[in-house]
Amino acid sequence: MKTLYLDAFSGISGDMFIGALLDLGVDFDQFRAELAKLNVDGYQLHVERLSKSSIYGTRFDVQLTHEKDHGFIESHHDPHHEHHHQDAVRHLSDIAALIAASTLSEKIKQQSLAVFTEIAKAEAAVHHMPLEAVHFHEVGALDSIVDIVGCFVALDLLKVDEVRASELTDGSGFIHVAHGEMPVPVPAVMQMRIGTNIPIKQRTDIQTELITPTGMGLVKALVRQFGPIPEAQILLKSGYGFGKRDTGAFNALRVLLFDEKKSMQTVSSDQDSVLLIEANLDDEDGESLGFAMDLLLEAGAFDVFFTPIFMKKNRPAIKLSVLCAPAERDRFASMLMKHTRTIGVRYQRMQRVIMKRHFKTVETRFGPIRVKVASHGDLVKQMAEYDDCAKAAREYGTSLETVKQEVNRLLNS
Ligand SMILES: O=C([S-])c1cc(C(=O)S)c[n+]([C@@H]2O[C@H](COP(=O)(O)O)[C@@H](O)[C@H]2O)c1
Ligand code: NI
Repeated sequence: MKTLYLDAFSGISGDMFIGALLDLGVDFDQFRAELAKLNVDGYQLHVERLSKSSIYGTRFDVQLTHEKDHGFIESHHDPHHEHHHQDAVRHLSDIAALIAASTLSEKIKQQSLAVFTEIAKAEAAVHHMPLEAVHFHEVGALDSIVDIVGCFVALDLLKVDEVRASELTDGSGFIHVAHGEMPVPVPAVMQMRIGTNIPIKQRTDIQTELITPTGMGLVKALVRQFGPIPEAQILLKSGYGFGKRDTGAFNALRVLLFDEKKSMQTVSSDQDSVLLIEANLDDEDGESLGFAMDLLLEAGAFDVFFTPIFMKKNRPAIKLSVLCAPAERDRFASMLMKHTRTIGVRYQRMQRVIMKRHFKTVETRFGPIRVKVASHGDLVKQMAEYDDCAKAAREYGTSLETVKQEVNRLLNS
């Protein structure tokens, strides 16, 4: 289960988000090829790796064939504003049609449209106009379409399961857009915050915008949990996506990619509790059971197992048992109901006595192999990690047992 953490100490925009994801290692050619499924032209992607404060990161930019006009969405209802030229405009319905007509995956289509709808609703509320009347300048809209769809494409390529974030930092003061001055956080961002618990901290020493409406729309669609950097998960990579504004400070979005592989976590307590969620299934086919087990394990269940049982009406059946963290009850209960035919689940919290554990790496003639070290009082057990041993056995064309024996020999020497 992969978790992406957004460390938004300098706010967030669409460009910063994509830059950071590319910096994490999303393949740019694959990214470009996926985006091409949108079937729109008039833009070029620009990506550059550079350093700020001696920290390397990525700047991503959508360069439009026609110069971007101004602002994001404009209202024809604004009596003080004149259009300088007859730009074609795109309403939310046009953007929905464009996304629907693309060959992007259904998931990416839905996610992207949700963000556009969120932003359009905020603009409609701020500028006091019906949602259908909100319209996007054709060129400005293209920038946003690429940013929004691009974020979901990159997240999909990274196989991210869950997005978490720090509190978001914004600047203060005012910015100038076509309509005049706008207070920071800008009105669309403030509007999107209504009814949510999205935390926004303001830096009074930065007199400009750090959170754009696109950035806020993406956060609102993606992030379900705000808080500090995850402590217990394994950090795989970090990336930096630079912002365009000169804020006088380090203007980047930092993203951290974590793997919540429970078996690889350091455990420093000898007691914990787990939740056992179960369902008796008497009308499930084998393929669905296998598929559900795969999904539950991928989603971070500690274990998933089947027990053959006999139920009422002489029906042979299967009991599906899931062990997970107590806080994950709703997520796994929903998954059981979604991926099996059960119409309810039962659960119980269980206390466990467990050995404290940490990992160390042993350098062997088959390469580095991680070893789990478990202890309880005077008792110490050391176990070579199966995944590492299996990988080494394949690479060196030897048996699993030979690799394990080599690790044990080194541990005991
Ligand atoms: O032009 C309009 S109406 C406009 C409205 C708002 C509101 O908050 S309302 C904000 N902006 C600013 O335009 C740029 C573009 O935003 P993206 O999300 O497309 O990057 C940004 O500075 C907004 O704050 C314009
Ligand atoms: Ni606006």
